[in-house]
Amino acid sequence: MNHRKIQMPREVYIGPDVIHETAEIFESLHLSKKALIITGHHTYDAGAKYVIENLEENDYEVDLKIIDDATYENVDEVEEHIDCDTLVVGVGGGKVIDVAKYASFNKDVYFVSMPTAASHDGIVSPLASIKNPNRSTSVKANAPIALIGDSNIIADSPFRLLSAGCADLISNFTAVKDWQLAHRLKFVEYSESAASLSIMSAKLITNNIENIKPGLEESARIVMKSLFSSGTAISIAGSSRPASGSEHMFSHALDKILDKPKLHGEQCGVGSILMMALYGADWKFIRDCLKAVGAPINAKQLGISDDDVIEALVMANEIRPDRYTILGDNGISKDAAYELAHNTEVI
Ligand SMILES: NC(=O)C1=CN([C@@H]2O[C@H](COP(=O)(O)OP(=O)(O)OC[C@H]3O[C@@H](n4cnc5c(N)ncnc54)[C@H](OP(=O)(O)O)[C@@H]3O)[C@@H](O)[C@H]2O)C=CC1
Ligand SMILES: O=C(CO)COP(=O)(O)O
Ligand SMILES: [Zn+2]
Repeated sequence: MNHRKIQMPREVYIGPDVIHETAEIFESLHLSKKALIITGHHTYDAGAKYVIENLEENDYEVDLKIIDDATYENVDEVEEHIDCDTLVVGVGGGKVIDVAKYASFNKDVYFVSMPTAASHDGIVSPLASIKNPNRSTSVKANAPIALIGDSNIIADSPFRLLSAGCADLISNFTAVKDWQLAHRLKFVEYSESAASLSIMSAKLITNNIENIKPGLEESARIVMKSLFSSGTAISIAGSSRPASGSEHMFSHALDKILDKPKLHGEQCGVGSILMMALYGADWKFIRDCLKAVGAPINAKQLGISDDDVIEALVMANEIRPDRYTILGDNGISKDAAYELAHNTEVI
């Protein structure tokens, strides 16, 4: 095959109280009336219980599975609840969405993405990040058949989650730089439209920074729309390249080092300050934007040690040897990592 399939959701709903229209939306899409809801302990209360209430009122058969992490064990358990006529509905943060996305892909059934937080750009992407001790980067799955993002629920979620989503988007600036570098040096496949969409998604945040505030439905809507377009850039590229470069490798390295990793977007944001400085480009702009959306800008705010930063920087290029970035083929030495982190006031 010499053409690439671009997967997109068929319908996208982002707006206040849209969660209470779940059954109506499913019916308009002619989806199965047998729904499996995947959710988390907090997101059951934040969103899933309203989805269940709405579906049961409309005569749906509803099964529920609560998960605590995006592991292969949890994917296997979820798959045991899926028949050929099950509609899988992920109501929660990134881990819940990824487990629902991957299990539905393995069982070849439809999946609906219902994020309860605007914390990451996997809400519509055809990729899932399922963790095991050897791998934390994303794997191929299917895009959701529909995205239903209730901006009131997202506005009511902890502000830290919205900040993390903004940081995941701001990190697109370094991801695209890495992609362009890899295209120039290694002739990796590059898509101008995916790269432009990724940068536009980040700019939707940085050009609207004064509108990102806690508890505001409008802020939640802006971030959701940006995450949607960033996820679409991933779909167009057929890889996470437009939204994941060396700064994400730094975050994946932290996932390995830390017993309890911090929020994905927060780690990527700090990584983006460091990698922008490695490019000799305007890292203070990245830092100012992160600060303005309330995301961490240094090790202390991230809640990790200076040594964790150095170790993650040195380990980063080993995370994904097939993805060329500013870290080059051999990565960065410990002394250079210290200089970089010190000069950018990350440590
Ligand atoms: N597939 C892809 O393309 C991408 C995947 N990712 C992946 O997504 C994950 C990160 O997602 P992220 O959302 O940051 O992390 P989590 O899914 O771990 O969510 C963080 C926390 O927020 C809670 N939460 C979510 N919504 C609400 C709410 N409305 N009210 C109260 N608490 C809430 C969750 O609750 P609970 O305990 O109930 O789950 C959880 O405790 C990573 O694993 C990352 O690799 C990131 C980017 C792209
Ligand atoms: O987090 C992502 C995009 O924001 C997905 O990236 P990875 O492919 O690095 O897991
Ligand atoms: Zn990310």
